[in-house]
Amino acid sequence: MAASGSERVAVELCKGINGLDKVVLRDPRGSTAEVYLYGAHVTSWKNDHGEELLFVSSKAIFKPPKAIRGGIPICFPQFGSQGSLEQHGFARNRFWSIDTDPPPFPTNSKSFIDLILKPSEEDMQKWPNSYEFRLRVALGTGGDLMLTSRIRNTNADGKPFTFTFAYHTYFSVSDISEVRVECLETLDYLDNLQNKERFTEQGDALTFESEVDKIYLSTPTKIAILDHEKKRTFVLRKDGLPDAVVWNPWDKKAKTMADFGDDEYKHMLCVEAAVVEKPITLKPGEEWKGRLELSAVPSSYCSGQLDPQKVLQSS
Ligand SMILES: O=P(O)(O)OC[C@H]1O[C@@H](O)[C@H](O)[C@@H](O)[C@@H]1O
Repeated sequence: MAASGSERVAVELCKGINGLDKVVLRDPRGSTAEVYLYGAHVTSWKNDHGEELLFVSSKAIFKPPKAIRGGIPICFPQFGSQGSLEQHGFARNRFWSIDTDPPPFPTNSKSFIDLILKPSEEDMQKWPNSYEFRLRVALGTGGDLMLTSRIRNTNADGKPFTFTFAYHTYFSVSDISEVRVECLETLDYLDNLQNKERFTEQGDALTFESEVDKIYLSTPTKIAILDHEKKRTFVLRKDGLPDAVVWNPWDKKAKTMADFGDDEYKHMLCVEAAVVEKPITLKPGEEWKGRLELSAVPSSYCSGQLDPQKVLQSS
C-alpha cells in the first residue's frame, strides 16, 4: 500500500549545517532526534510538542576538527585529559559511517540508526588498536532517546586495549540556578577543579551556583535532573556506565570558550553517563556495551517536597 501524504519517514538522511550529513529520526507521535555522522553526534532531541530538550550552543562550530558544542558528544577512547590523546578522545571529531549490516540487536523502535567507526591509518598512529565501535541511536515510543554503544576489540595481534568513555550529554534547562540533580547526593566524587581529589557529597540534591566539574563514582543506574521553572524532569537511565560527570563552566570559563556564548551556561547542564574511574579493558574478540536512555517527563516538583523515588517511579 502506498504511504499516505501525511505519513512521515521514520529515518531520513539529509544535509545539516555546513552541508554535513545528518540523520533525522521521527517517532509516530511527533518526537524527533537528529544525529550528525560527524562525531555520531546527537544534536537535537525534541518532544512531541516540538520542544528542544538538548542544549546546542549558538556558537557551535559544525566543522572538523572541532567537536560540536552541545548535544551528545561521544568521548572515546579517552575521557577528559588523562592519557596521551586529545581531550575526550577522537571519536567525537571523526566521520562515522552508516552501518548497513549491524550484528543482530533487538529493538522495539521503528525509528533508529546504526553508525560505525573504525580506526583510520592516522588514528592507528595515535592509538594503535583495531576496533569496531557501533552506535545505535533510537527513539522509543513515548519519545525516549536511547543510545547503545558496542565496542569490540578486533586487534589481530592478540593485544588487549583499555579505554574510558562518556556520553557527554548537554541538557537544555530554563535556568541553571533553578535546577536540582537527584540521586548523586552522598556519593564520592573526583573534583576536576581540585586536582581530581576525592570528596564525598554531603548535601541533599545538587544545586548550582558556580562552576562545577565533578566525576561522581559508582552512581545508581537512574539519575534525575529537575528543572523547576520548566516543570520538567529528565530521567537518565544507564547500563554499563558506573560514573556520572556533572559539568557547568559558569561565567568565567564560558568567556574563555570560543564556541560557547558568555551567558549560555545559564541554560545548560552536562550530566554525562561515563566510565572513568575504572577503565574498560577488552581482549581481542571481546565486546563492551554501554547504554543510555533519556526521558523527559512533566514534574510536579516543588522545592522541598520532592520524593526522588516517586519521580523515578512515575516515569
Ligand atoms: O571543551 P571540551 O573538550 O568539550 O570539554 C568540556 C568539559 O567536559 C567535561 O566532561 C569535563 O569534565 C570538563 O573538564 C571539560 O571542560
